[in-house]
Formats: sequence, structure tokens, C-alpha cells
Amino acid sequence: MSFLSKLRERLTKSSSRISAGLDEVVSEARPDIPPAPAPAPLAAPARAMAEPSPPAAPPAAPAAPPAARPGLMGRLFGREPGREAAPPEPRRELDDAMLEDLEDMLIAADLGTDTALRVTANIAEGRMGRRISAPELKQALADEIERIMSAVARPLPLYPKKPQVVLVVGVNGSGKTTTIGKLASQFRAAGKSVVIAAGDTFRAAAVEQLQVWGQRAGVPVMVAPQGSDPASLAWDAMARAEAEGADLLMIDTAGRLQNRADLMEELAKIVRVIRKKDPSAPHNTLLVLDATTGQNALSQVETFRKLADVSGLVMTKLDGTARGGVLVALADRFGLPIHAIGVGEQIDDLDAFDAREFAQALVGL
Ligand SMILES: Nc1nc2c(ncn2[C@@H]2O[C@H](COP(=O)(O)OP(=O)(O)OP(=O)(O)O)[C@@H](O)[C@H]2O)c(=O)[nH]1
Repeated sequence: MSFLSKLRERLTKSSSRISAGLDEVVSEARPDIPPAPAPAPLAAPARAMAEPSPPAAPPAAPAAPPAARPGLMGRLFGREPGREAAPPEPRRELDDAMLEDLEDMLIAADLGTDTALRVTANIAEGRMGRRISAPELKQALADEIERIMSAVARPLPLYPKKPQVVLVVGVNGSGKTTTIGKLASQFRAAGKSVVIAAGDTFRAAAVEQLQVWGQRAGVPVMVAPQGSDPASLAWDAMARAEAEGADLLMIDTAGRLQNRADLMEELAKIVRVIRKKDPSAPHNTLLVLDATTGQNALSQVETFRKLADVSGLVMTKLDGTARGGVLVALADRFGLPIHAIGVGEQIDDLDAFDAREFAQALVGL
């Protein structure tokens, strides 16, 4: 299955929320024409169906209208005679009330207040007073989201420098280990040699999980005794990657935000140590974020930018969450490159971020 098909299929919680929200925004319109009175209920009770037929002849069925010959337009466009034209699409005049509904819906879909306001204002431009249908509104929103996301959709840059050092940061459980595993196997498949360092030395489970991913990807995973200094592991991993001429060194790190000062010192020490071997390292510092945390992802970016020199984002778990809109808020607020998104737990469930595909899938187009 292509990644686009997966994205469409698995982003459904977010897209159906937004798609249904937009349908609702348009249907909030007061109808111009009062609705026709409801037809009178059928006189015969339902149980009459089971009663024996009365002896009298049933009333004659109304005569079928004479077969109408289609008009010129009907014949031109192949419309069959007698077939009713589709009911007109509901439309709503774009006014302040509709913009307010749209803004509320976007906030509820995790785009955040500032981004929702900006997106709404841009959609309003040149459309005020026009009667808009839900598909038109969806297209306008998708175009606006694509515009915001195009500025940040950038695959992980690869440099000729060997080894290219990729430091991976993020809170526990955000998907760092899984992302490293998926990226490592994709780089391997592209013919690159990779070394992984299991830098969260305090969590035995995290180290084991990384070893499993390493085995799957055919990539060596360097580990250190539990609780030992991650910076000394990073030094050894750097030495091995240099000795083997590896293309990439990916370093996993701890994500304990409970003690920020410790974590900051730990990350700073890793960076100091690898810079002794290569002053230009790390070449990328990837922050991994979990989409299911919604607006919390924004404060994680703020925190980690203080702890490390974050160069790009990876957003995981876009499958199974209705909070995918937070990616738009992140792009709009920070402008950091979004390198990849994850939509599942398998190796090929991570791919480069494509602004257009994402915008269309998110809006349900
Ligand atoms: N559904 C889904 N699950 C994911 C995705 N990425 C990671 N996961 C799952 O999220 C859980 C946490 O992922 P990890 O990779 O262990 O996260 P971590 O940041 O390394 O966390 P620690 O090991 O606790 O430091 C695991 O069960 C993963 O299988 C994704 O894109 N979609």
C-alpha cells in the first residue's frame, strides 16, 4: 500500500472530524426558502400489510405519466427522462457568523487559536458575501493548510559528511525508538550504512527495544551498562562509526522531562563529547512528537528548543488520533522543518512529509 493511501486511510479520525465539522459549518445556514410542509402521514396502519385482502378490487394504480422525451439539454448530456435533478448543494453565505463557526471548528480540531484565526482570515479574503458549499470550503481549507505546510515539508537533509550524526530527542513514549528503527531501516534499504547508539541508558526496556529494531533493520546497536554515562556511549559510538566509515550515526536520548536541568546537562554533554571528534556534529537534532498529545506538542517544542538545538521535527502516531491538526499549528508557529510523519508501528509506516498529501487527507478530500 502506498504511503498516501495509508495516510488517507489512517488519518480518518482527524479528517472525519474536520470534514464533518466543515459540513456542519455550512449547514448552519438559515435556509432562504422555508422548508416545504411535511407530507401527510400514510393513512393505512402498518399492520394492514398482514390483513387479508379485501374482496373489493384494489384502487387502480395512478396512471404512469406518458414517457417523456428528454429535452435538448437532456439528450445532449445524456440525462434520462423523468430522472430528477440532484438537489442543490447546501450553501452558506460567508459572513462573520460563518467565519466564527469555522474558527471554532478549527480550534476544536487542534489547529490552535492563532493558527485558526489566521487560516480563517485567509479563507475570508476575496470570498466575503459569497455563498459557499462544503466542498468549496474544504478545498479552500486544504489550499490554506498546504500553503502553510509547504514551507516546512523538507526531508531529512543528508550531508556528505561521514558519519552524519543525528541526535534524536523527545519525551518518553513519543516514538523516538520506533522512529530511529524505521529511519535506520529505510537508510539501509537506500544503501547507507548506519550505527545506532542506545543513549537512554537508564531504561533497559528502551535499550532492548532499540536492539530489536536494529536486528530488524540489520544495523548495529551500541549499548552501555544500565545507568552509565550516555556521553561516553556517544563517544564510543562516534569512534565506531568513524572507524567503520558509517554514513550515519543515530543517537537515541532520554526523554525525562521531570528533571529538566539533568536532561539539559545530559544532552549538552553528549553534544560536547561528539564535537571533540567532529566540531560540526550533531548535523541534525530531531525532535520526535506524539500527535495524540495535541496542543501539548507545542509546549514540548518550546521546552526542547531550550534543551537542544532542534533542527527538525518528526510527528508520530497520526493514525488513530483526531488531533492531527496540531501539525498545522506547529508549522505555523515554529516554522521548523517537518521531516517525516508516522502512521503506524511497522517499518514502512514512516515517510517523508508531503504538504499537499497531508492537507488533502486532513480535510478529507
Ligand atoms: N500507532 C502508532 N504507534 C506508534 C507510532 N510510533 C511509535 N508508536 C508506538 O508508540 C510506543 C512508544 O514508542 P517508542 O518508540 O518506544 O517511544 P520512545 O520515545 O522511544 O519512548 P521510550 O522508549 O519510553 O523512551 C510504542 O508502542 C510504539 O510502537 C506511530 O506512528 N503510530
